[in-house]
Amino acid sequence: MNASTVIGPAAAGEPTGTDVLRLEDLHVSYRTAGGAVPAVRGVSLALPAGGRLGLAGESGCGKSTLASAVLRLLPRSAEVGGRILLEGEDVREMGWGRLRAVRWARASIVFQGAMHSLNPVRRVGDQIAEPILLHEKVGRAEADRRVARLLDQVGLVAARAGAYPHELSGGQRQRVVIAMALACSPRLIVADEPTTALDVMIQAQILRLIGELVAEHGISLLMISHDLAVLAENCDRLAVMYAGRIAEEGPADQVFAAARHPYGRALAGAFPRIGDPASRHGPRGLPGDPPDPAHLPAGCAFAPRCPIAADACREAEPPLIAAGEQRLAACIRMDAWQEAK
Ligand SMILES: Nc1ncnc2c1ncn2[C@@H]1O[C@H](COP(=O)(O)OP(=O)(O)OP(=O)(O)O)[C@@H](O)[C@H]1O
Repeated sequence: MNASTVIGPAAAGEPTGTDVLRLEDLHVSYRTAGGAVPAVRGVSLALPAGGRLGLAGESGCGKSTLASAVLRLLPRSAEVGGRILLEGEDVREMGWGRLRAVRWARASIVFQGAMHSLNPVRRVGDQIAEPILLHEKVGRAEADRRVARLLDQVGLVAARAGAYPHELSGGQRQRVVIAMALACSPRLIVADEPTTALDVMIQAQILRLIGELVAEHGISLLMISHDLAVLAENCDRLAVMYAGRIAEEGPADQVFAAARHPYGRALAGAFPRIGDPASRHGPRGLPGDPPDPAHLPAGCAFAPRCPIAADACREAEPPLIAAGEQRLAACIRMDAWQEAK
């Protein structure tokens, strides 16, 4: 087995029958006038029933592309390879009718910036009711009762059903979007930077709300953020993505406290200071930006920013290999890391 093809519990040989989401060697490449942009390059992840998986990485690492691929929301210019299994069924092989039935009812997605997900000229209650009326054989009165219950679950009073999106605060709008995501009791919620547009206090409330609701309803969660600390608080496993690949994966507390990959360390804010502090930006102590996927460096894509890179790192891309109990990392220098600390 190629070490880059299967990670997560699947790599440890655990049964896969319970996985709500399973990505197998997912590739996504955008066709552009300037050539192919390989945004996701061979990602495999397994999310068991009730599991909460956090996916971290800086802007441009491919997180949103991966999230959109799960529900086939990518633009036409995207070419997809590999398998995307939702409760064992390959999303890529579904016809449009099947896909419509699956969206909301079995998997729903919460994007950043609720304004993009809500129709500005429709009352929010009607918008929450829509997936219920579409997917379930219930009448308007029952749908309205469900809307009131959902609003209550996300901390809004039932009377808010009559409001238009612009009459609500940013946090309230995001609560409405979460109510929509929950409306048909899906097995999976994908939350892509769900709180980016909100202020810090509200962010914490919304993330806690998502965490509580998925736990209460036994929903699996794929939560995406550039902030490893936020994910560590709300997820049980973490995957760190860099330049379209998984750099590291493992139990959330362990990855956050002691990442095995230097990029994971940097995202956790525990990177040693390197380079000129004045030129630092992005994760603490980490200069520069992720590479342009259309022009990846030879070898490990992280090598140009890595303080422990050796010549061998610039020769071949490191495979994702075992890095402790239930942990994987794609770094041939992970043992040297302890010395470099
Ligand atoms: N429609 C597109 N056409 C061409 N390239 C794209 C397209 N969408 C995304 N990309 C490129 O694919 C790469 C991954 O982008 P993606 O948005 O998935 O990353 P991300 O980690 O989610 O970042 P962000 O948090 O900024 O959304 C980036 O280099 C981006 O420029």
